[in-house]
Amino acid sequence: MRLGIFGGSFSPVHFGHLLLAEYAREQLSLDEVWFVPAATPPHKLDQRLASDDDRVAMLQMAIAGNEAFTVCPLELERGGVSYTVDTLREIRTLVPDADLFLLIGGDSLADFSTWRSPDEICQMAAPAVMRRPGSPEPDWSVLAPYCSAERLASFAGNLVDVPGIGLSSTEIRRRCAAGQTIRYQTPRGVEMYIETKRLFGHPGV
Ligand SMILES: Nc1ncnc2c1ncn2[C@@H]1O[C@H](COP(=O)(O)OP(=O)(O)OP(=O)(O)O)[C@@H](O)[C@H]1O
Ligand SMILES: O=C(O)c1ccc[n+]([C@@H]2O[C@H](COP(=O)([O-])O)[C@@H](O)[C@H]2O)c1
Repeated sequence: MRLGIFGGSFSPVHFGHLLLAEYAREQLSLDEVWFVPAATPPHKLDQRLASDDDRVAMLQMAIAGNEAFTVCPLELERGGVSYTVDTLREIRTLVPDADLFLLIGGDSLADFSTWRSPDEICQMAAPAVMRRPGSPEPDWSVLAPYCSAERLASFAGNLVDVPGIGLSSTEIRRRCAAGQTIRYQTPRGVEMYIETKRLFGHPGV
């Protein structure tokens, strides 16, 4: 099985995430994509996220109907700071025969050297990178210190060609707090969930 692992805060999930995951599924011939909401993302220790239950509920709504997509609760169940290396170790135990692809945005690739155990991550999973508007063009050479030249070359085909999408969870949260529309930035069900539960300072309907 070819399995895509897509980690994030998903606070909230937006169409950028969904489009990226779908293009990655198609271009990398992935059998499944697991969305892995972080308990506490390592680089966002001071950021308040929506609750675990709310983020999972929004993700479930967003991926409904796509048989290849699943929400994986491993990091929420483990709790604490969500290091990707720990998650990949667990996934390797669960599905030892799967070829793992780690789906990350171009901004995440740029700071990959600050992640915990980047060498072990590169051994366990092949990074697959998606361009992000406003972020530098993905530069695979940041991975060079962590894997052999041969393995690095094998990642070159994993640049997912996806239309640039400027959406971000930060902007959705900012718009909610300002009482501005978030329509067409996230699936309608997620938008209504945010409104009904008054997440992110949304004034409600
Ligand atoms: N519009 C986008 N284009 C490319 N990659 C994206 C986009 N949005 C998110 N990603 C990638 O998806 C992964 C998970 O992102 P995350 O859940 O943190 O969303 P975010 O929109 O970046 O959130 P925030 O604005 O809170 O930082 C990261 O690897 C990030 O780079
Ligand atoms: O393992 C790490 O050191 C590490 C450092 C930064 C980010 N990550 C993971 O990358 C994913 C996206 O992170 P973020 O900060 O863009 O929400 C999420 O799954 C994080 O757990 C992981």
